[in-house]
Amino acid sequence: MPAIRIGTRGSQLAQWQANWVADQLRAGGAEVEIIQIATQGDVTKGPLDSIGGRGVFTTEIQAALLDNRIDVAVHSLKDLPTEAVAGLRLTAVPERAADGDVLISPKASDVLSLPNEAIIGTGSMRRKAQLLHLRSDLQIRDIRGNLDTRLRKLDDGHYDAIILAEAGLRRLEMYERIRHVIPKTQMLPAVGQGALGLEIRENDMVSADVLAPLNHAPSHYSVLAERSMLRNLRGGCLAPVGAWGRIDDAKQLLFLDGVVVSGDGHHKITASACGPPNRAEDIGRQVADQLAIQGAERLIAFARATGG
Ligand SMILES: NCc1[nH]cc(CCC(=O)O)c1CC(=O)O
Repeated sequence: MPAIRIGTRGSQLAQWQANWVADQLRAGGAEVEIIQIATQGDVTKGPLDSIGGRGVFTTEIQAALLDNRIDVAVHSLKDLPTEAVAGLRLTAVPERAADGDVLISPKASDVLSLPNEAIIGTGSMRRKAQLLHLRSDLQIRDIRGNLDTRLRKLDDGHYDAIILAEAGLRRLEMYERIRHVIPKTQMLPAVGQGALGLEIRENDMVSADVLAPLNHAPSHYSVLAERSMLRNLRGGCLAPVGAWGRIDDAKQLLFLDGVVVSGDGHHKITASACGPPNRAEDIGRQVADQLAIQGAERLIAFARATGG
């Protein structure tokens, strides 16, 4: 059997993720090769919104998959647009370990005890809006770059705190930097946050079989619900939208919470639904419908038009 070619971005986190998948497959006896692919999101500077947003980290990798230059794309699901791409299939989602956001700050141990008018580094509209909803005094400033760069900018004193995904810090063994895991009552994560998505060509049964053991059904159903919610809201990954899907093992039910916040934090709407895990897409649509009734689309359109 020829080696399975895994395609990944070149960032430290992306490479860790690709290596993790490769190790799992090799442990199962497969031969694996890793191929690095530069994406628009890696080469362009400036806020993500200004370079087109949607799919900046994933489009080139999906093109490589369609061109048969790679067999498996390892994505951070948070960066993967929710619209289906003809010819491709999200075939497996490994177990999601950490799905939340964390506060990293030398000044405070949680959001509410940050100093008045503290300067917070984040480029995410979702994080910005939820922070401002909690604390309208906070001064949100853009920050870009990989994890190392962001942590260095914090250490250099450019910010009083930054917000990052817990998953990335854990993978790169930088968890000693985590000051506080922000509770879900204060901040809902991005759709797909903390989960990997393994994408293949739709008709590639060989890769589908090889990847099947890496799938974790509860994580897969949870992210399907989150992605269905976002797709039905037509939000896109840059909208001020948060979601949290998870499975209650004892009840065998999938729970999904969703939130949409205006860019300035003034307006916040929430919705929830639950049901059997195999109805994940319906549950996502129900939450999207409830959010839409409360005016979600207006908040999203406004945030997009004004940048906040
Ligand atoms: N867009 C950046 C991005 N994409 C995935 C992660 C972290 C890991 C994950 O959520 O899977 C990050 C960094 C961050 O938000 O702190």
